[in-house]
Amino acid sequence: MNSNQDTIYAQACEHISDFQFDDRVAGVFSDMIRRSVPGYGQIINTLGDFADKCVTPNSKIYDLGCSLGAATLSVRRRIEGRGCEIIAVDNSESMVERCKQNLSAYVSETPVDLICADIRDIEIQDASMVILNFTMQFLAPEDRQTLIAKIYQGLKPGGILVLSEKLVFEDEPVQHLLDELHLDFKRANGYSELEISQKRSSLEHVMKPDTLPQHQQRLEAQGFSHFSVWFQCFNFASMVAIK
Ligand SMILES: C[S@@+](CC[C@H](N)C(=O)[O-])C[C@H]1O[C@@H](n2cnc3c(N)ncnc32)[C@H](O)[C@@H]1O
Ligand SMILES: O=C(O)C(=O)C[C@]1(C(=O)O)C=C[C@@H](O)C=C1
Repeated sequence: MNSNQDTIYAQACEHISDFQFDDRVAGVFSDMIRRSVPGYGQIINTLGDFADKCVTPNSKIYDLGCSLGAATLSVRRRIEGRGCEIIAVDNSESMVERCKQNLSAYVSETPVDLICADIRDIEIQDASMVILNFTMQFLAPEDRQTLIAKIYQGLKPGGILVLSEKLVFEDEPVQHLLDELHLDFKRANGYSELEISQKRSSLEHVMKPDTLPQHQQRLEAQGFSHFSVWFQCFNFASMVAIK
């Protein structure tokens, strides 16, 4: 996977435009997400462990908002020989183009159907695993329940949804403390105060994180009766829900 350094917000801009997964972001995304999301590498690796345990023969795996294909690659190498198909979806052409190249760099007998589309428009069926790795936070809040409903309906009994998201907290001191620790993580990874504040402005209208209780309620309202947070570092968490 490419390792171009993210310097997108390094120069002062007069007007900060809304964050987009365009060609510039796609070109540095691997570096950006690793330096921005604590635990990202561990979450990607562990998606493979979940797949090994939960993916059933001849079922489908959906990677929704697949970006450069990191989650798909982690899962694919753990499910060879099971007759499965992975459906990887992203609506950024630049991401999909690069994802295609990344996937083709490894030999595999598991087909990946890589689709450039809005995840709100695709069908989900016969799934034993659905992955939303830091994608739902970019969907309009009013569209999230419908997406979860579609995922629930498309999962086989015993199938899993792995949902990773940035979180916000109703408790103000907790929000402040975990946010500060996240900013320190970014500083330690070489981002300047300017980069941090300009990126924050660009994400403000685009990325709308929920609280953990909001996630849990949304999943339970849909019928998921087994739910746990399996990873959390500061204000980033990954959850698993079992049908
Ligand atoms: C933070 S990235 C996801 C990272 C990726 N899952 C990973 O693990 O490396 C969010 C991705 O979701 C995609 N995305 C956002 N909204 C989408 C939508 N409505 N339909 C399809 N893809 C979407 C973006 O283009 C972007 O590539
Ligand atoms: O919250 C931040 O500061 C982030 O940069 C987070 C985040 C994410 O959670 O997806 C936002 C945009 C990029 O995709 C990479 C990381």
